[in-house]
Amino acid sequence: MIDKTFPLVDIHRHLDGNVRLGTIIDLARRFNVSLPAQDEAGMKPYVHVIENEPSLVAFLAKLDWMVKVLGDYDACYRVAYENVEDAARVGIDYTELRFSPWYMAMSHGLDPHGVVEAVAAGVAAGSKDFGVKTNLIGIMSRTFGTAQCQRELDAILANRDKVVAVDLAGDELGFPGPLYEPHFRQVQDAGLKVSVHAGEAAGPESVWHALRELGAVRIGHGVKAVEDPKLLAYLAEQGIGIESCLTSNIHTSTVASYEVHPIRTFLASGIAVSLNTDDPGVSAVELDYEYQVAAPKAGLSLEQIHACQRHGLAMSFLSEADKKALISAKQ
Ligand SMILES: O=c1[nH]cnc2c1ncn2[C@@H]1O[C@H](CO)[C@@H](O)[C@H]1O
Ligand SMILES: [Zn+2]
Repeated sequence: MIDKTFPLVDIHRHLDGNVRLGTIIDLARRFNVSLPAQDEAGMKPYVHVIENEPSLVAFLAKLDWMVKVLGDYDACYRVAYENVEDAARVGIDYTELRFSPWYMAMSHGLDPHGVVEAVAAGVAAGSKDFGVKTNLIGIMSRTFGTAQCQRELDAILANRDKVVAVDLAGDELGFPGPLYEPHFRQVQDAGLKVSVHAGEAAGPESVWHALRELGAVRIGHGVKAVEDPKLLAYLAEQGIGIESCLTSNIHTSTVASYEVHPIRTFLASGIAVSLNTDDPGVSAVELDYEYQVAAPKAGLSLEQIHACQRHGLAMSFLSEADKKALISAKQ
């Protein structure tokens, strides 16, 4: 299902949602973090989705063990480095890895500035060692409120040469977009791109707001856009890409089943849609599963799946020259 003659990209992938079970156990020992189980098999149900979670917030709690063990900057570096190794293993040519500096810093009192530096260094080393092209997206975790997001943004903007974009993630219903308008004005002023998690837990108004008030040029998930035909037309006209994460949407109970996922409607409306993993370490599936199992279950034809692969590169935050170079390298 993956077109091997074209670059494979994952542009919606949380590196702090992809920490290996073995790494969690190893780091927990090093930093004296007590875990509910001592081996990988025992930790699985606490970290992986076994049965679909009842809500986005319930799903997000599964990531907590991944950051509770981040006891120092070397741990952050390791997780970042291993993320690139994981991406290489599934044949990803280019990935935009996103992370929340405060979420990674908070359990052990780390400085979010140091976290950004460690993650950037780990990803750069991994990129070199494993031959995967990478860029970083800084996340503001909306769940911790406006003041904490400002401190998180300060750390991201202090390292603005290390990131290509800023995102807003976490509890979309409890912490809606309008709270973060002042933050995104600073992102725009810094000349960084914007992609926002919107229309996942909240409705189409959340997507409209992300586009009109937060400056989003891509939308993470965007599932609820299907409820608003005007929004579908707008996304298509303006060339706003949707970063679709099919399995994640099932695991968070955002969508009841693959079969009823709105991705077919998005494509039929002329919207650029890409296939992505979201949190591979929680969903316990990789990008090949999204292409080979999830997308066909969602009713996509081979041609549509290949179109999604092309959209992923087209809507990525790479320069046109970099996109061309990736394409030439595959042919
Ligand atoms: O699917 C998702 N929807 C919304 N927020 C998410 C999702 N996956 C992870 N995070 C959030 O991203 C930050 C870590 O990168 C955390 O805030 C986590 O809760
Ligand atoms: Zn996400």
